[in-house]
Amino acid sequence: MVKSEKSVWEDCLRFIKSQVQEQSYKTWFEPIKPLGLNETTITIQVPSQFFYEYLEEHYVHLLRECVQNELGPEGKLEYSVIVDSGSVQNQPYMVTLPNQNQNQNGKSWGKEVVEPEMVNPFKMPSLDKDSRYSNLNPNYYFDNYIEGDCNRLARSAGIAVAEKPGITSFNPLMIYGGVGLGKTHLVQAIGNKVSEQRKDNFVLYVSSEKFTTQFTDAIRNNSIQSFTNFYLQVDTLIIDDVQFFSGKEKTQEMFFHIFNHLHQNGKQIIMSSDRAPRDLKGLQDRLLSRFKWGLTADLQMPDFETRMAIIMRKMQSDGIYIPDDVVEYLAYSVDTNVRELEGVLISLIAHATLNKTDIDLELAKQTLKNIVHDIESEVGVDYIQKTVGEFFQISVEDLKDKTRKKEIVIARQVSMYLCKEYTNHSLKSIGYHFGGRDHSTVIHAVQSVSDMMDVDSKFSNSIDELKKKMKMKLV
Ligand SMILES: Nc1ncnc2c1ncn2[C@@H]1O[C@H](COP(=O)(O)OP(=O)(O)OP(=O)(O)O)[C@@H](O)[C@H]1O
Repeated sequence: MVKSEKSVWEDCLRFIKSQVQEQSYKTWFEPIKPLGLNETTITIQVPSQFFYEYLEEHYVHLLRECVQNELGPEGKLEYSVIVDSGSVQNQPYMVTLPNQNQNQNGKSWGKEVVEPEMVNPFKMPSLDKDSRYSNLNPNYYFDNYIEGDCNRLARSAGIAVAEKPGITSFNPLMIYGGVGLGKTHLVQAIGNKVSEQRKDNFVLYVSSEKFTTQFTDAIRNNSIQSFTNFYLQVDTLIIDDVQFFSGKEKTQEMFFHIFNHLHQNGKQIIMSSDRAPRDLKGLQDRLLSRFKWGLTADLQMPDFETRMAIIMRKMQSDGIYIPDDVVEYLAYSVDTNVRELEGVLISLIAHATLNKTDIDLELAKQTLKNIVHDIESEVGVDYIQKTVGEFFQISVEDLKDKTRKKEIVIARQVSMYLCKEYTNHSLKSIGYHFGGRDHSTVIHAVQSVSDMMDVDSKFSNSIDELKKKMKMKLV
């Protein structure tokens, strides 16, 4: 007798229930709905992207086991993710769970389930349109790439390039910036927009690491010709993390060749790097000079308002509500990079979901305490305020208060100065920890302390003593 998706899923649930704790079962498996069954593939609906990612991260083996118990060794699972209506992705999001470990590229849109990993670019027997794959992640697009001063130039150049690939003077377009600041997101958003608007434009996203491996494999397999042919067909080439080419002479030569050919033929090249071209060591000058032909734009850490907007956008797309004071607290506290900000958010939601509690300021503080390095073991704002308070015999409350008494103002300025020296907090975040003062007050405090140290040796000795305490805490 042919089983329905409902009965297959019920059997899966029975197995899952015997393997996981009751609470996890209720949280992560009860909300799932079976949608359809097609020979060896069962489709289930999950409430959000976050939910899907959580299942994939924590229960992929269990899911595979139960699906294969039910549907045989070929058994597969497809997710349909409910996407928020605010995004451009208004169709169900289908993801295939392959039979081996989950790979990021197994994701695709709508019913057309593509498994890019199955296309081996060096064997490339046929290079017709059907064998083209882009490696683009559909989750990266412009609408969910929040604009701020930190990325305005790069973002607008990206949009211009995406609208007219190969035609603007931004060719190549080189995006650089520190870890987790959104380089991959931006370059992939460009690729997705080009693909969306020009179906016949062959867009290819590849990391420099993957390009290098493909190239060395091609040498080993005697298939350089197909490797080159493949790349020469690309219309929009996106190469991520070009700093990885550093010191790899042969790979650079190959890339130089491909770059020239594509550029001469009016094809678009987009690159990203973790540093500015002038700081890229171990790259041939001729390659570096080409990187500078078009436009180079940097990404900075988003400011407070942009971080707030990023958090809110992320919450909106996960269908999760977080109170304003928590959003504000997170945006103030995590000012290292966007990936870290997202990591804190995910932990926070996971804590709340698993413990079945609401997300509030207290939970956010607890979660952050476990993650953000600046607390307790290292010098953090709390430690500085406590140490300076004891030194000047002033309470921490006074340091945060509005009091304009001279000795308190000085102690407050010293604390701000030390926060600037010893923590990763931005000026805005430092001001926030001192009763919500703005960044110009912090700049003024830092300047006043430096000036006073120049003219008052007693004051300067006090600061040195405080600095010693900070250093002792750091070792
Ligand atoms: N302006 C932004 N708006 C929304 N999300 C962002 C923004 N900037 C970064 N992100 C998110 O932050 C995360 C890290 O970004 P991404 O992976 O693109 O960084 P990266 O600079 O390529 O990092 P790495 O140097 O490690 O390769 C991603 O999930 C991305 O979507």
